[in-house]
Amino acid sequence: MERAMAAFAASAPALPLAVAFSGGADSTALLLACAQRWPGQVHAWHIHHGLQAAADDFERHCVQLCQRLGVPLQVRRVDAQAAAGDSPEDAARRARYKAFDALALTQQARAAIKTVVIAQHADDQAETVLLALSRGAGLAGLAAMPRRWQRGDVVFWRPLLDVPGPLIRDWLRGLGERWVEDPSNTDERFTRNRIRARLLPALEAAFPQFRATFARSAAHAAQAQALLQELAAQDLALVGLPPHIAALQTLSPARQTNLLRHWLAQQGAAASTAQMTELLAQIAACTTRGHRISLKIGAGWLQRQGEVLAWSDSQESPAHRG
Ligand SMILES: Nc1ncnc2c1ncn2[C@@H]1O[C@H](COP(=O)(O)OP(=O)(O)OP(=O)(O)O)[C@@H](O)[C@H]1O
Repeated sequence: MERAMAAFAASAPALPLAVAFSGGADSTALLLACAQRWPGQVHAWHIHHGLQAAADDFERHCVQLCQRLGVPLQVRRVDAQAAAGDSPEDAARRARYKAFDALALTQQARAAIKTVVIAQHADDQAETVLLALSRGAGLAGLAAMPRRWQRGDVVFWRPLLDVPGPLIRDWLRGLGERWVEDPSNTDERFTRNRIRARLLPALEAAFPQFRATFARSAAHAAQAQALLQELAAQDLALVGLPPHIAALQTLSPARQTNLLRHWLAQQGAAASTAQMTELLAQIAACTTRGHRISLKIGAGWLQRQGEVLAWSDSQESPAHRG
């Protein structure tokens, strides 16, 4: 803990900062460590997820600890209903970041907060890598969680990303501090919880260094992904916006895929592996004026429009439109 906090302090985060404080072990530890290091400069933000029965216990713990530490606490209520096919955890995470954005806006004016710290640790990072593998993710997924990122004016940090989870709990126990256990963390219907309960103990036994080595692989993936983004931006400048089909055809299939994923992401769309394979085949086959392209990609449609590709987020097949 001390080493991680010293490394974070050495990166000179803008103060005052806000701790994303759930009331669980990790963010309780992060709040205590920050309040100790930067007295009077620390705020806490708690998002009350209306869905969980335990949400009131979390809030109570947050209020009590913040009172004891003299840390100003902002509580924001969100209603994170998961849409069909969406995991409740993902819905809660999205609602949380929206709430952080809103808090950042209101709190920036009042308290000038430009730094938010989140308490994910080395076990969370290893779980994220395994979760990405379990979904067949590409480099962007394998890159897992960044240590630092920016949203608008606010810089988010994960200062505990190198600290093993069990060490954080030992540190809290050593201080005689308590936390609230999230009952949904043991629900093995969620893949992440199965990874935590079954795979991490097996990895601990087989490769005790797994946290550090997985983190290194994630960092390699993040670096490679950054290069792919740069290449995609350069290639996109080359083939034009929207992408010119003849120019696309001069690129290798791997570069076409990279460019098309980048361009589609800008439109808010993501192609499955099968859709991308089909799209590449269609582009290769597009050698005559009359060759049509009309493919379902993500929640919309990708079509040939003269010399270029066009994406529309309409649910309806272009063939059925007038
Ligand atoms: N309800 C919340 N309010 C504020 N911040 C939250 C909330 N839930 C999660 N966070 C932040 O996001 C981080 C990751 O959340 P996640 O749900 O993965 O872990 P967690 O088990 O809640 O962690 P912790 O042990 O800190 O509770 C937390 O460590 C915390 O910093």
